[in-house]
Amino acid sequence: MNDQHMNDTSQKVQALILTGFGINCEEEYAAAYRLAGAEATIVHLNQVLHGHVSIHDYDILNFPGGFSFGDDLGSGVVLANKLRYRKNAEGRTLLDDIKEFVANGKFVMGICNGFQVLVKLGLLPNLSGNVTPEVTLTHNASGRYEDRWVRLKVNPKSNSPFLRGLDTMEVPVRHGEGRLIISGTDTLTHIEEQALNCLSYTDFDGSPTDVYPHNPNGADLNCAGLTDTTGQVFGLMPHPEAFLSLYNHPDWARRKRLNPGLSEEGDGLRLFRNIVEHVQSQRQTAVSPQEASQFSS
Ligand SMILES: NC(=O)CC[C@H](N)C(=O)O
Repeated sequence: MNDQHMNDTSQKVQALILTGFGINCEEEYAAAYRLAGAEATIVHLNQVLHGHVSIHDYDILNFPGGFSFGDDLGSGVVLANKLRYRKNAEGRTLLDDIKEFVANGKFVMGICNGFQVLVKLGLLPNLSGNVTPEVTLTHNASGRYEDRWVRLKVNPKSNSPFLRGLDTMEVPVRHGEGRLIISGTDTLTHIEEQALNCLSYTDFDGSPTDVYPHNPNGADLNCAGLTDTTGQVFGLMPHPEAFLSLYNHPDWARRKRLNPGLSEEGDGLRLFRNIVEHVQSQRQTAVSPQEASQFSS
């Protein structure tokens, strides 16, 4: 696939979803993109590392949830190191490619274990631009694996197209190491100033909270998700791909009875629709090489 192909507005938005090594949420992730109108391709990470698949043929690169490398050395650490240090035949790492991918204006998303990978790699929050780890995700304050539904509030100041127009959502979490730790007041201040803490855990009234179990892990800033400064890289601990249909929600029957007109779409789907529509609109406004040459002549 070449650039001309990627600018073709009739071509579906292409989402690449990585799997392998203990990742286990790739099918739901693909379902989310397909429901949002994109084409989703699930590929084993080795296919990319060995050069059989190029991330540059896609619009959105996705790291799903799961237990990559059995969470050995800390969730996401081994996979992040593989991306940073494993070199291909040309001496390039996948991180080199991802940096180029982002510099080309494309999008990266990580859910749960995928978010942990992006944080351990330093792609989030990446305040310095040097892709070195600045914050971490570690064991939940409860000391337990947390498997429950949570409520989230979107930071209205976030610049990320993933979150545009969204305010609150309900989604499940299922993780052991979701507690975001931001050490250093400078880092914390910069994250808050630039609204990179794009999602907060809230109570039933929608107020951000550190109270368990509304906040399932004790994260600093009650933070459930981060973006980088461009808004193109986005990760979150909860699983929006697990709430694509109203019928995924444990309380759907009562809610539907009380409100028969209730949408049958799950809250999580809105996030995928957002990014797919954003890429489509970017293509529509992109100037084709032919148009550009007309302007310059
Ligand atoms: N669902 C997940 O992706 C879990 C992530 C990681 N294995 C943890 O337990 O924290």
